[in-house]
Amino acid sequence: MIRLRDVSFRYGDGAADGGGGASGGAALRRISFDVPQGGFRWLLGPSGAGKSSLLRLLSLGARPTSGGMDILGSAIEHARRATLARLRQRIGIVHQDFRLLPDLPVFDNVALPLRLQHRPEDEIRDEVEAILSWVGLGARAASRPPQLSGGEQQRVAIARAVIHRPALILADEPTNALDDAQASRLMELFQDLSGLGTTIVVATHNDALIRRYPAHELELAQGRLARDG
Ligand SMILES: Nc1ncnc2c1ncn2[C@@H]1O[C@H](COP(=O)(O)OP(=O)(O)OP(=O)(O)O)[C@@H](O)[C@H]1O
Repeated sequence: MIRLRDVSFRYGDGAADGGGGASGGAALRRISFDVPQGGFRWLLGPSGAGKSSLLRLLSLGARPTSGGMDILGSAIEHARRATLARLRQRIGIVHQDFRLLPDLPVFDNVALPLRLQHRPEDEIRDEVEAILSWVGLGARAASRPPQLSGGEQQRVAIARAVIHRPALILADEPTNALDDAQASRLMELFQDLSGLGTTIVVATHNDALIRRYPAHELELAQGRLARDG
């Protein structure tokens, strides 16, 4: 479950990490919306509208500058670091730029969320082999990310985001390096997971995909929520 009330965010303020110093305007302005558990939302808006910034807040990569935010039932403005760390383990993220660890084989990149949960290695091996085979990369487990194409890297990032069956999946342009068939398979996976109770927010510019898979839309314009429906 996600609940935002009057959330604003400005880079370079307080707890915001990765900020670009004291920048001008707020990246997000007084955003309020709810997503129920198992809800699916497209996150839309032109470049610079604030989609990645909103995903950064939802993924607990930064705290709002002001406003209230509940993620998976926890009030983030009051949460301790240990609570945030525990919540992060229940979130799967597909970053726009993949953020794979270049020196680790594909297998270990995908295994990471399970290792953080201290799952037994034989279980990890079975789970990683299954998900790599599902994304069509069963033969690339020993490769390192820089040896893969952009689309292959994106599929590794998707595998890593879903392998631990997170309660919340956040994906920033998860189909931009995929072909149409792969993008459709991903959407079918998201629909199945949403049906099983996973909350999912997907930022995209892929109009064809949105038309093919119509769903509730959150649209940002210049940092404000312009549409919720
Ligand atoms: N690390 C940063 N430091 C300072 N300002 C930033 C940073 N990242 C983004 N911004 C600013 O925040 C605003 C929103 O950017 P954001 O990346 O969230 O938009 P977006 O909708 O995801 O765009 P795109 O579709 O191009 O990815 C922009 O004005 C941008 O310049």
